[in-house]
Amino acid sequence: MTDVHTTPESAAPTESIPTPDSLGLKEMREVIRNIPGYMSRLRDKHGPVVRIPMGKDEVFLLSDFDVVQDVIVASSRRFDKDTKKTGPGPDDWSANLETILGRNVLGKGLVTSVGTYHRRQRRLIQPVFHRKRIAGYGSSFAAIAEEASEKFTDGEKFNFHESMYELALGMVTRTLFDVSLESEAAESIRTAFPREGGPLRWELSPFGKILLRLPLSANRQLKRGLRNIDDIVYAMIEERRQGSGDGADLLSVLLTVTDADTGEHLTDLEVRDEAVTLLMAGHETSSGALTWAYHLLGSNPETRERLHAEVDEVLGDRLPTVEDLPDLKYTDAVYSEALRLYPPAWNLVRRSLEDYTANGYHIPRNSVVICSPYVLHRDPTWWPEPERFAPQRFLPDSDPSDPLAGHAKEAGRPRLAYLPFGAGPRQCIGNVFAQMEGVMALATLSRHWDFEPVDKGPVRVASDITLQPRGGLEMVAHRRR
Ligand code: HEM
Repeated sequence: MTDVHTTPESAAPTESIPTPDSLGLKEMREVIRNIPGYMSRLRDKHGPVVRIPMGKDEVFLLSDFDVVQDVIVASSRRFDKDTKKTGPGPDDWSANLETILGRNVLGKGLVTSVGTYHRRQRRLIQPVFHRKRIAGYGSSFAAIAEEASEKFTDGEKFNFHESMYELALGMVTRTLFDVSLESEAAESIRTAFPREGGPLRWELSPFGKILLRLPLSANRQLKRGLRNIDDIVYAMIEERRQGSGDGADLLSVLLTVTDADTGEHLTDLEVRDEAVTLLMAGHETSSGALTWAYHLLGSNPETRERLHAEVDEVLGDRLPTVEDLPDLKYTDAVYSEALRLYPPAWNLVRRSLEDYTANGYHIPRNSVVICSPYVLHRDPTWWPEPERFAPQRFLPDSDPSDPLAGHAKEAGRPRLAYLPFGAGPRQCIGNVFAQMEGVMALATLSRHWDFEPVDKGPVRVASDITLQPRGGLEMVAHRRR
């Protein structure tokens, strides 16, 4: 029974929280191969609150849905994203995360700002992501997926993850800046950030601070890349301010945002930070989601056939439009189920600003708490056969004889049993964008192509910031029609 309301006085001491034994060599190897899987096993073995020894920080994995709901939504003001405790505090107007992402890349954009500043920016920017506006980008989503589709060669082995990275980057550069993948802007983004490893990841490692100070080529690449991105974004802001463009891209819309209380617009620096944030938040997650979706489809031929049948029936010989989305129910379910099994933003990490009680245990102030969509999405209480890829979970009217059919939509489930986009005040602002582009990309690519995984074994997982297949994912493209 969840006990989120226990007063701190009556809570069991932190020392009594189940804690895993220190890792042997075998477990260490397992952890390195798949950290999310290890965390899931910690929940299975130790229950909904696990204390994870991690350097000098107190770190807790919280996996009770009501507690998660409380941390992420109801009591979100008692928690903060500034897990390194480096920022000036949650109510400091100028607060942002003192990480390399916060300091050097995203600035005070939505992902890395905190406290009152974040709340104001979120309030101003939320309307930019209105469903109607995002629906206006539907034809771009389909056209870009079609461009990607034209690049595959029948029978050819290729790095599928790389293709999805390009596709997702294309979607976000087109909608944000109205430029193509061949543009200087896209090239700068492509080359600014070393993909696996590199400065943005080092920070998460114990030697990160040292590595970041060394005169390494990856550090120089990041510095140069950021300078290029800044030049390009500021030039585009200036162009928009001069009135060029049709005003439909997200950058133009950001420039029109007005604070109803003060009449103020966002400054160039604020627009820069939000634009770079959307660029970054919007392509790595989506490319991971599509890659995992096709990885799962690759070993589930029946699901693939059903997806192809729906796409053929709904679309025939044309590209999808936003109006097709209500009919692409199975495609939508495939994407949703891929996001369940491999949620790209696999950890929601917070710092407790005050003492807290979770399931009757005392969590001290300044602890790091992790609510992991990856772990929660595999809770067998709410996800029967959790490891099975079964899109029908999201289809209430599919097959009455199938116990998995529609269960994800049944009444009475915890609200956060499914949270690939997070929840509460920090919920993904791009959730509608992401679901729409994902379903349209799946439908468009699957019109012509079937993808066969080269390696049928388990995929190694890279899980530092987002969940990605480590080293990419090789597939062979087979033309369907
Ligand atoms: C499948 C794709 C995506 C997934 C799974 C995803 C997931 C998430 C999650 C879980 C969060 C909350 C993190 C937290 O609470 O700590 C988040 C935040 C955010 N996402 Fe996404 N995202 C996706 C795509 C996008 C896209 C396409 C955009 C923009 C175009 C975007 C922009 C953002 C921004 C700006 C935030 C920060 C919101 C805030 O704190 O106010 N995301 N995303």
